[in-house]
Amino acid sequence: MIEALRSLQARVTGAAPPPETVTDVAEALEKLAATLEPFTVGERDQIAGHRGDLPGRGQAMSPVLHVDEWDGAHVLGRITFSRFYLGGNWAVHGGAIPLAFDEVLGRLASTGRTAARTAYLHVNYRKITPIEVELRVEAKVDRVEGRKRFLTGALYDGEHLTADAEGLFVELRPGQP
Ligand SMILES: CCCCCCCCCCCCCC(=O)SCCNC(=O)CCNC(=O)[C@H](O)C(C)(C)COP(=O)(O)OP(=O)(O)OC[C@H]1O[C@@H](n2cnc3c(N)ncnc32)[C@H](O)[C@@H]1OP(=O)(O)O
Repeated sequence: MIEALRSLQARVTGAAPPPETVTDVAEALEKLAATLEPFTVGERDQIAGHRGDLPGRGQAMSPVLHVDEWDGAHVLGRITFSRFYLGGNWAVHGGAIPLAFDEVLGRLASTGRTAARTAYLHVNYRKITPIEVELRVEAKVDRVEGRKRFLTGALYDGEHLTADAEGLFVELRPGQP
């Protein structure tokens, strides 16, 4: 279902169909939304974002990360931004890149440790990040100071660094929302 939704996001973004097709698609989508409505559940029970066994955790908001290496200290993986993430001139939208970094660094910050939350995320845009190209993502835990975990990440198109990020993730205290 989530994979089909991802595909739909990319198709909708890239299409300029005739008006009758727009009407047909809108009706079909409204019907699908109505089909799911009776199955609305609380956050804990929803599928989206909770499928750690699937690339992308089964949510369609951020681009799928395909993991090559993952431990408590570092991540190596691949990310492809579909056309859904287009900003302009075939470049990834500037807001989608922090999304991807927050997903990777945020999960790494809590790997093998208690949960942490993003306090800040600083992103440098070094070059255009292309749409529909498999990119390499690298991330690591730089240092831990008490509750503070400092992580860095980088995104590469081949040999070219397109963006890098530095984030602070603060360990949550027991009971902290
Ligand atoms: C796979 C299936 C399972 C599901 C998995 C889900 C995975 C999800 C994956 C994706 C997940 C993605 C993750 C997400 O997207 S998390 C969502 C986005 N983030 C938030 O909403 C965070 C909102 N903010 C807060 O909750 C609090 O402010 C936090 C918890 C961050 C800290 O408030 P708290 O009251 O707890 O702590 P403190 O204020 O005593 O500060 C403690 C220390 O930190 C230092 N400090 C704090 N802020 C900053 C700052 N901005 N710059 C520099 N320093 C800062 C501060 O000076 C102090 O240092 P020191 O004086 O001790 O030296």
